[in-house]
Amino acid sequence: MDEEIPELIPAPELVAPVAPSHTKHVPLTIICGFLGAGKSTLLKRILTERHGYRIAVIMNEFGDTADIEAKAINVASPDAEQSEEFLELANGCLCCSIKDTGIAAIEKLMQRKGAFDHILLETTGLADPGPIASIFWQNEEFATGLGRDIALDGVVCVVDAVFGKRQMEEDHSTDGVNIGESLRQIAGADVILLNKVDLVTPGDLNLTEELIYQVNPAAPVHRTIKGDIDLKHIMGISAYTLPPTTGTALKIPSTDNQHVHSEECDHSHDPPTHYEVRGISSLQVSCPVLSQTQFDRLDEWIRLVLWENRIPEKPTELELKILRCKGAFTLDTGATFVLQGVQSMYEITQLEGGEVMGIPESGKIVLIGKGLNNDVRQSLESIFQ
Ligand SMILES: Nc1nc2c(ncn2[C@@H]2O[C@H](COP(=O)(O)OP(=O)(O)OP(=O)(O)O)[C@@H](O)[C@H]2O)c(=O)[nH]1
Repeated sequence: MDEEIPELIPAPELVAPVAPSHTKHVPLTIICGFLGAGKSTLLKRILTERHGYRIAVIMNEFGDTADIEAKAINVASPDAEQSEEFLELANGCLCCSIKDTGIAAIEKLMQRKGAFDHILLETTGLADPGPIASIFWQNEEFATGLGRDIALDGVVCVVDAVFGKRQMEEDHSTDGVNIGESLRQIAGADVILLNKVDLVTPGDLNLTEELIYQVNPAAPVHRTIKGDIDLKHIMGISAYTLPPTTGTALKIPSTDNQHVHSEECDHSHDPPTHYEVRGISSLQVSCPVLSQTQFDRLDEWIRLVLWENRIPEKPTELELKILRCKGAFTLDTGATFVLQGVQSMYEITQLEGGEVMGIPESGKIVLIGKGLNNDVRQSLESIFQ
């Protein structure tokens, strides 16, 4: 029998700490961003860099939101097979485009091409990441390709440093109801890459960063050129399981156009707690250690706000729409909980003992969306009094 001796292949040097390998989950990161902001550039970099991970990159064939929402999520279309294109790369990554959307198609990809350490999913420049994120978040328990679940790791938004500010300013609702896509993308992001920083002045960069921060104070902003970013900032971030990292306390863009505050600053700055940019706003509320009754009221409050678009004090529906919520809070029993929400879906999960390190004793709730006015703040704060 013709038996070939297998060649020894040197083990790749691991340079990028990605998601912990002990988990059975294959983390999935959604990459969204404005048209031409640099999503493909970022992905091409990942596909050609020597990072030692098998990453499946699914590029740009995911249609717009309406298309995705209309699909039966767990049923691949019969002609999906013919419409797949693969490109296996030297660094072990796989680039593919699949015309079908949703979990079934990605599972099939995993079954046919082997399991991956991570999946990156590029959306089109006009996509709202919220519904896509909820699809993957919602289906986590059901997606079991190769006995490994797909777990939503986070949403990364690439913002164009040249046109981003103008786009955000223009992209406000024309009818007073809808929220522009660029703002939705920023609101729904867990990490933001402010890309093409080589093309603008530091002053302009600060202004754009400030606007981003006003829309989403909970997402760290990394400035990049051609998507050059350490993968640990965008992969393995567990944005849907860990408490919010909130750039808030650490990084507050200034209004003087010259200076970006950071943890290195030797002066103090109180984090602002409410912003409004063109109909979209964020609200941050500190919460003390909660009693069980307050916890129950908070849960009820979140349900009312997310599902009925109103607060307990107002019987009728308000112009209230939550795109993203996050939070961490502690009960007087010592148990710590994390709140994660995308659009109308949310979950409150208890953190295990080992994970509670670094969480402040009194927690914080961050809501991002539309109609988050002072009434909403007071309503939420009244639970904690
Ligand atoms: N100078 C400069 N050019 C960049 C940078 N990043 C990307 N580009 C260029 O910007 C153009 C658009 O980049 P893409 O990566 O195709 O953008 P995209 O977000 O994938 O575009 P769509 O898929 O059309 O939404 C390309 O010509 C890139 O080479 C950067 O940091 N600096």
